[in-house]
Amino acid sequence: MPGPPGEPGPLDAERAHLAASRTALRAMRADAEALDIGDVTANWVNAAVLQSEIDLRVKSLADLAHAPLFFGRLDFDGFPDPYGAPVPAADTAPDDTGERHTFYIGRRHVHDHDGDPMVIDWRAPVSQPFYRASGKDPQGVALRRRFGYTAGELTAYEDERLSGPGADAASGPAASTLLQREIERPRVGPMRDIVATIQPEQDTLVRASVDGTVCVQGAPGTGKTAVGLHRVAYLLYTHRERLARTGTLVVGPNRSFLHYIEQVLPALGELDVKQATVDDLVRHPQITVRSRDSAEAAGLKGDARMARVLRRAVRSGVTVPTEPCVVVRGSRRWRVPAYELEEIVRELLDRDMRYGAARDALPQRVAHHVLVRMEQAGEAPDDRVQDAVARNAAVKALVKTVWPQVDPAKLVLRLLSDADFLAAQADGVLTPEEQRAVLWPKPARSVRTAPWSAADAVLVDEAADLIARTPSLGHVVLDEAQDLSPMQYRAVGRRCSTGSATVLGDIAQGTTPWATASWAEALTHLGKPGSVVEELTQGFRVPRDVIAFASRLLPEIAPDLTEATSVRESPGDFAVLRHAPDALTDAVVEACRAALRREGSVGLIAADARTEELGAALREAGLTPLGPGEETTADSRLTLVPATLAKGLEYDHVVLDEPRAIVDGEPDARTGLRRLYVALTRAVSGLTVLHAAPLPGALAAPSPAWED
Ligand SMILES: Nc1ncnc2c1ncn2[C@@H]1O[C@H](COP(=O)(O)OP(=O)(O)OP(=O)(O)O)[C@@H](O)[C@H]1O
Repeated sequence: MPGPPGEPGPLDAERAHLAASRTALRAMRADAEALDIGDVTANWVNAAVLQSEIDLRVKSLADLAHAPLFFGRLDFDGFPDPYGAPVPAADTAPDDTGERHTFYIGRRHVHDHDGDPMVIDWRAPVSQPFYRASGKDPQGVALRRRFGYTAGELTAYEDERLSGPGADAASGPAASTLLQREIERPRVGPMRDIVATIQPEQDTLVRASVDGTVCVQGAPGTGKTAVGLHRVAYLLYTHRERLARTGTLVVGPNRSFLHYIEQVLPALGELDVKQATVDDLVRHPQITVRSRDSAEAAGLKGDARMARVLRRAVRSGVTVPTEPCVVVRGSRRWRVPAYELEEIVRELLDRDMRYGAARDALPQRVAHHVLVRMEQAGEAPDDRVQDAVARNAAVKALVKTVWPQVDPAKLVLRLLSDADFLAAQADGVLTPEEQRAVLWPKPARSVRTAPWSAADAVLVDEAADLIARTPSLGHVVLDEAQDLSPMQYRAVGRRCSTGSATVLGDIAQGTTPWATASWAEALTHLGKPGSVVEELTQGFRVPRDVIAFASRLLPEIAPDLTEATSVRESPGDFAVLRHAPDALTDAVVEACRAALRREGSVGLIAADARTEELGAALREAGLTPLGPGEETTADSRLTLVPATLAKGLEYDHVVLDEPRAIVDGEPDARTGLRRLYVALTRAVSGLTVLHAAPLPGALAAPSPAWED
């Protein structure tokens, strides 16, 4: 690709543009730092707000040494106008002539001192053809150039001619060595962005409209998490003001996973996105989760029918008034008869209002009736009188008995402690056996000491929302969504009730007994019925032989799903080794040692029950492992991962200990096989399976990698 030695070639011109862009970025940062807000605002609150925005801007203008300023270039024939949106005057590259317009595509926008763009943000409309244009549909692009970097230096480029004479017919992952190199790059450290190599079908999802909810079903390693995170960055760029006001949130399965992905958005310049697990979302100040439910109880508590039980329970204290309400004002008494009060209460019960809002409306309704009487008596009361009547002691007393205040935690405590109360609320919804399974073994005395479980906390969250509406964010990305119970979907759904969501998951990786069987159903629980479901099938992580081995489990765990393909060119190392039971642990330690002799991260995945023994053996052998989610470094590359925490993570080399124990660690065989499927699909370039017990399910059939 580079020209003859000695002569300045295209690579030199590109390096010169890189150097000039760096200088321009430094100047932009210096300008931001030099901003003097002293003259603009005298008010210290405004000044503080403005200053923090400037600080953020300065931070976001940092030149990240490890992230090249641009990774691609587009040469358009003529002037690009993909959306009919105004495009800034193009800087024609020095080696271009005629009508060509050149744009460099990078992580952020950089302009020169005249305001002309040096680098275009990858999220800008004009960058879209970088991801989507093809020989079939060039979208005005004559040439697409991808840049390769080695240790921060621009060292290579790769061209695709998309139109005009000499246009290349081939494009796509197989045609790009730079993409292949990126996919093969060792995975030490936290998750990286994929902004330079987003594929067309991924880009469609990343840039889907903010107004609709999108659900993505995808086999392991197809880039769902990557797509979700890039989508957030894209939406924040495109709808900055709206989303800054309403907020965005990424929901992931556990802390280690969140820790693993937390660097991606900052690397894309987005520092202000909340990340949480579902348990974090429903955390209640008075509740400490300290118990685990049986699978049966957790399944029932997560069932959508519980929402009906709770709705009834919240309203169960409402009574129909039997006495009139008498309001004394001055020398006069105003009487609202019981039948009118009853009408008011029934009307409020029929309306689809939050319990708390209805409680607030009740005194005003009663006051209105009093005012009508006052008018009939010739008085001319105004709004202030109505407010005063609403605050009158008699009206307050009425509200207190007729529409009592409800505390969500106390209500759920009663529901789970008091069999008669539960029976009354769950009548016709839960069978008597189901009610027994839901009840705590012993009634709880107080909210503080009750044996709350994670599923109970979701019930309290639902009850709280029945009383007062949960504020909605602008956009929520829900990753590993397949594991949520219907009640958990509802909890996430109310946090995007007026916004939209990106739902990412894989039915085959559902490892909770209540894991979703259908996205259509899940989306209904989320409050986004009928949203589009897209499928990603190109795998970027798992080598071909490994995904083929893992996919043998699909007929048992998710018969409707198709096997993923692998875009990775290298076949990967794959071995299945059988050992005597008493030799297994030593063999696993040796396999870890062998894997560490290679480049990249190593994950030892084992049944949770085996991790203690394996951890001790590793330490004894001088191979002290990290915990899942802890950042791997060049010096510390081995992680011991309990199978229940492996989801979403990846390692260059995976050593998988005793598959049978992983399956047996789960309450039922299907969940066990799914857990194993997750564990088998964490490997980027090599998988070594070691076992003493027979391999479970369809894995037992002989395979070329099999060794006895
Ligand atoms: N277009 C791409 N270019 C380069 N790498 C990619 C691309 N898409 C995905 N990857 C890489 O593939 C790996 C798997 O991606 P990711 O974790 O997003 O997949 P996933 O579908 O969420 O997997 P899982 O279902 O196992 O959680 C990551 O290392 C990611 O960076």
